[in-house]
Amino acid sequence: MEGTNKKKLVLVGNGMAGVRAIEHLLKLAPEAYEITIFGAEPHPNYNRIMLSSVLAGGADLQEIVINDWDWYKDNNIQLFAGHRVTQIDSIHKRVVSDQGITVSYDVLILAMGSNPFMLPLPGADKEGVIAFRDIKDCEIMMDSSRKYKKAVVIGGGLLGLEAARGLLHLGMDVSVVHINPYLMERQLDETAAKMLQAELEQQGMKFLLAKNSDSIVGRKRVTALRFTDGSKIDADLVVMAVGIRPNVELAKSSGIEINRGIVVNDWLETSIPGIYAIGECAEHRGIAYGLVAPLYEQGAVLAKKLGGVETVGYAGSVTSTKLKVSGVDVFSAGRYEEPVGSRSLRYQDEVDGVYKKIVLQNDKLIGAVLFGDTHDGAKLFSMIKNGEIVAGREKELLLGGSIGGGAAASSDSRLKDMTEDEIICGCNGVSKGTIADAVIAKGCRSVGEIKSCTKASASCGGCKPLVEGLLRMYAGDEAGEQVKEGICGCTSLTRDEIVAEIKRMEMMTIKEVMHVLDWRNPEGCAKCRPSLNYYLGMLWPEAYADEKESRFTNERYHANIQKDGTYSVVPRIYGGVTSPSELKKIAEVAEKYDVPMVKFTGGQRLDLLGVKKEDLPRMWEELDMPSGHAYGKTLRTVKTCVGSTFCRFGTQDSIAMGIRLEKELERLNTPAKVKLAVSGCPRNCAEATIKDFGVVAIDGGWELHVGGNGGVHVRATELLCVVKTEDEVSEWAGAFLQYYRENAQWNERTSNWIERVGLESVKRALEKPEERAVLSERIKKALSMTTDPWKQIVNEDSLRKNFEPLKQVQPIID
Ligand SMILES: Cc1cc2nc3c(=O)[nH]c(=O)nc-3n(C[C@H](O)[C@H](O)[C@H](O)COP(=O)(O)OP(=O)(O)OC[C@H]3O[C@@H](n4cnc5c(N)ncnc54)[C@H](O)[C@@H]3O)c2cc1C
Ligand SMILES: NC(=O)c1ccc[n+]([C@@H]2O[C@H](COP(=O)([O-])OP(=O)(O)OC[C@H]3O[C@@H](n4cnc5c(N)ncnc54)[C@H](O)[C@@H]3O)[C@@H](O)[C@H]2O)c1
Ligand code: SF4
Ligand code: FES
Repeated sequence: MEGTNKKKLVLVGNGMAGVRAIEHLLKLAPEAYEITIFGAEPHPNYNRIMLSSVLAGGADLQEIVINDWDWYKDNNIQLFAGHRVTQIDSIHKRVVSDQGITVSYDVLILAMGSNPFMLPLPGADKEGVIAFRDIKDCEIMMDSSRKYKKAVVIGGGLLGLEAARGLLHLGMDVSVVHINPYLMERQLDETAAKMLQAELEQQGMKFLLAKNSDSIVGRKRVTALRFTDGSKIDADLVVMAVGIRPNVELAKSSGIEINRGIVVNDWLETSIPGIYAIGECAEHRGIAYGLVAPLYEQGAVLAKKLGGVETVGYAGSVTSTKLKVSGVDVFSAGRYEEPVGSRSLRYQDEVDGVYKKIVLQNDKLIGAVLFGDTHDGAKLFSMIKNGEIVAGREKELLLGGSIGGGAAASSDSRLKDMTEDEIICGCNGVSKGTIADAVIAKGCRSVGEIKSCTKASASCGGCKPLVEGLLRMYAGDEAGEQVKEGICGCTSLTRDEIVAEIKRMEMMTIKEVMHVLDWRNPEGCAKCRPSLNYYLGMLWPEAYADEKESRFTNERYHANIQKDGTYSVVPRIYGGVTSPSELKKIAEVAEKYDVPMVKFTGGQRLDLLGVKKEDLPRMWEELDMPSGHAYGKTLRTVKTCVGSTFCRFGTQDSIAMGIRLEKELERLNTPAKVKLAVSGCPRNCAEATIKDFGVVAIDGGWELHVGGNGGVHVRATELLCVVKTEDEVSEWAGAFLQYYRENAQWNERTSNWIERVGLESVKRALEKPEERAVLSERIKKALSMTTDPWKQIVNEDSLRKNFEPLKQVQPIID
């Protein structure tokens, strides 16, 4: 390299932002600079984001290297790995490393990242107290998990929760200590945070909220963490994840202007000419970013500036985050916290664990929080970034692209309008052009193939919908079949393939299915665990033991959890018909347990709202009524009208028919909730034509309607058939529901299922009496195995224990 006219460029910091800028520069001006890189870590440049995946068993250390040793050689870059730069002499334009190496520069880039903030607690220097920032920390955690049991993570932000998930995977008993009353308050509102906490608790994580750490207990090594309220928790390992601080010491000691970070202008120039700063150590317009997407944007601008390519300056970034914890979908972007002058819209489905909030100001989308269904995250984020006017489309944005297809179409047209170098995958810095190349030139035909080829969607997965959109755009019809994905990120198998394999190999447990079918994540996630639990129970009603841990909170506690953490009790009232003595009993129990509200439900039942978890078993015992199953994926209610006994228009006894159906079908496990109704004449007062199975009396018989839905996506039923007798109604109802049980995907309502498979296919399957008889036999067998869950809990001490309040913090003994 000696003797060339190249300018000398030195990069301090061999991390994500700095090396990314160099990669760009090499493309724009490959011959312009003689490049030297100093990196304090003894590794080539690696993807720090993926450390969470390494810890959680989703990747190994080799896989996360972005540029291996050869890349530096191939690009004539002199790398000093394991060298920390300790001095910048800006007068003579040279830097000095801690190992005595001096290198002069014409252009200097500072990209030293951040330091994890370590709480200055007494005892914080003990063995076993670490941060989570680099490969070394990751290795210490993996090593500790082999020797020790109890891990405590301080900080319930993104990093803390990802660390905690990884430690759980490593078999440790993990408690997260958070200073705030709810998790991830920098990204989520309280509702989303509570849902997140419930899901993580289900995975085995424990939480100590609103707790202030006081000191680290132990001799040489940590043995406990003590709090300011005097309590303490045992710990063999303490991981601090309480935020980061830009690494500014070197700049400060060299006379470069710093504030929180190294102050830079729109061209990433510091206060000293020829010295630039990018990444987490830089502060631009008052912001020091802590996510890679903005740092990559900075890198692109700096590379153009240094490569002599005309560019507008860096104007700052809107950021979005996605928690990388398998089985939990959480997304947050922009101003989620509703600033003054904004308004927000929310949607919550407690049964399916979905929560969505969008924040609007001046007809523009400025923030979003998604929990449980983050599919629209990338689309909403792009609208926030582009400042699009969204007036009139609020409902569509909140409820998702499926409504009317408008959002999906506009998202596809947005993809078309993007330039080739726009970043699609922020985590891995993959541009639209790179994905186009993977599909067109390299022949990738599925998101999985694009992931292997480009790394797009390999980290947080937030860009997956955009990658799918581009695949559709570039591969057209050819992508159709291949775009088809597995039931969740843990497998590439579809529902039908999984069910067929379970049958063929007679698999009997969730673990076995995951193992035999090569699940990517051996513990599964919140999507596949309950699906497998359902499919196994549906296929082997007699042999399969329901796995309670694979059900959602509501189904585990047999009551609906409410916004404030209390529960609701809905006893079964067949056909909505009750009696004075039953009403008295309900009133007495409601009074005795101070139930704050008693309400009639839309399905004609009585709902006792605001019940404490620990009171549930005693209330069920005293009510001595069956569970109304108002919480599960099962038969909810059979709504009835007055019918021919009292109503002058009635042609049939709708009440008797409704009660019969409810008694025959109660407790049935179904792919999604199922609602029935019976009306005594075509006036249809029981609204049977928006139910999953609706029965409407006509002169001399009954019309049977299917596939209705009165919820978010209202859908009227379609007529299945007309029958004459009550026995026939019962037979068709059983056969229809069993066919639905055996063919729908888990969590698919009858309305969506019928729309997917078509009414004609259902009619064909049920038209022959012998086929209906076989289905009826199977549903009877499934029903014969069910028991009333409330009675079971009331009678079994071991089950009752689950309702006692949790005791997590040990009181101080010394
Ligand atoms: C576990 C984990 C998970 C994360 N997940 C996500 C995620 O999902 N999404 C996301 O957007 N962001 C995530 N982040 C944040 C992201 O990794 C950082 O924003 C990003 O790495 C910052 O890049 P950087 O180049 O500024 O700093 P770094 O990648 O930290 O690189 C700085 C490098 O400079 C070196 N250095 C420091 N001082 C000197 C010196 N004086 N001389 C020589 N070398 C020096 C450091 O050792 C380091 O290697 C995560 C971070 C962690 C720790
Ligand atoms: N998925 C992702 O995007 C991802 C994952 C990991 C890390 N990161 C990034 O890495 C950086 C570091 O993450 P982080 O989670 O440490 O930072 P953070 O600042 O986002 O969160 C720190 C959390 O610790 C809590 N905290 C502060 N003091 C505490 C105390 N004394 N006791 C208990 N809790 C306390 C805070 O309330 C806050 O919620 C951030 O920039 C983050 O964005 C991103
Ligand atoms: S549906 Fe007909 S029978 Fe039933 S209450 Fe209404 S009018 Fe009477
Ligand atoms: S944006 Fe995180 S993986 Fe693509």
